[in-house]
Amino acid sequence: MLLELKGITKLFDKDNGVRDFNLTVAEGEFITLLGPSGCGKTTTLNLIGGFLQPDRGGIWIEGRDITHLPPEKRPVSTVFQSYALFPHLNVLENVAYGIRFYRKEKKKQALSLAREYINIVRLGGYEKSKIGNLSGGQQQRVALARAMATNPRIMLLDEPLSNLDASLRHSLREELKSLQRQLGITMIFVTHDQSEALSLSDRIVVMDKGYAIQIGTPREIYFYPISDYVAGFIGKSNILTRAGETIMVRPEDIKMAKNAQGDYTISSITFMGQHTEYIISAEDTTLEVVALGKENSKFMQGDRVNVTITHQLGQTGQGDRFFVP
Ligand SMILES: Nc1ncnc2c1ncn2[C@@H]1O[C@H](COP(=O)(O)OP(=O)(O)OP(=O)(O)O)[C@@H](O)[C@H]1O
Repeated sequence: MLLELKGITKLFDKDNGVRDFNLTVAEGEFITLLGPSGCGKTTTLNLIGGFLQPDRGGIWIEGRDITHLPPEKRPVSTVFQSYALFPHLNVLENVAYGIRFYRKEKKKQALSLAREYINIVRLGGYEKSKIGNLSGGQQQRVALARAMATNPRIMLLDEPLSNLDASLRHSLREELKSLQRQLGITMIFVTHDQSEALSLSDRIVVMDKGYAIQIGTPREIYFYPISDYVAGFIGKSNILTRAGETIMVRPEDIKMAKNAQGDYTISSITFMGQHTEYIISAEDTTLEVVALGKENSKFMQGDRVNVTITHQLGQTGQGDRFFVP
């Protein structure tokens, strides 16, 4: 195992921090820490990076206990949301700095390696550019190159895309994933954006109030959420009662059929092109339904429908694998 976190606890006060956190990461994995603001994602990353010391528990990299090593002695590099580049150095100097500092390379070799990494992040031609003259996306690519160039065993990325506009964010997300695959770098990525987590990760750690609530592949987390918190945080879900049981159902797992005596009435329709979103209501229930394609966009407001459920997530309040209270 490349990285092991065992029973890590770091509390700032009785409510805030990270509690009894366990995670093992294999070489080349892309792991995402996902959760709302304040759930402990950055704290976890800072514990791995060595910027914080745990109150309890330990951290191992390739079997070596690194719990008490300072950040610069750990084979780990971090990319921050704010880029954290040196404004007085140009692109080439920024990337070469990390190589000289961490890999102890001579200047000439550092510059030559830096050029390679600048090409990898597709900034060839910008070597002499001042940091302040680059766009946000370009600056973040410099930060990625600088972190990768130190040849870390693990890269930590703290919301690296969140300062970018939506389309840039999307394209840099694709680039990041392809770089990670191409170079086989192990990455631990922090986000509160579920689509980023689902599309990038080999495994996702869903966090809440300092706890790792569920660790699994994107498909496991989406189709088999362990609690209603997870089901509600990733994707949307409806809660309804059927035959006396409370169940949770994704909007895309409800199929509608027109029926003049149907139980539900369509109360709102949002056409999104690829899919259509419906709100349907019965006496005591309101459901969100998502339907794909042209055939499924034919319903009208006020139509009466019956519904069929094709997949349900689990039962609430049962205390079993699903929906631990
Ligand atoms: N140095 C500190 N001193 C006191 N409290 C802290 C400190 N650092 C973090 N906290 C608190 O610990 C909790 C977890 O913080 P953390 O930054 O890990 O959350 P996060 O999930 O990364 O949130 P965000 O998405 O907002 O960055 C928060 O409530 C935060 O206010």
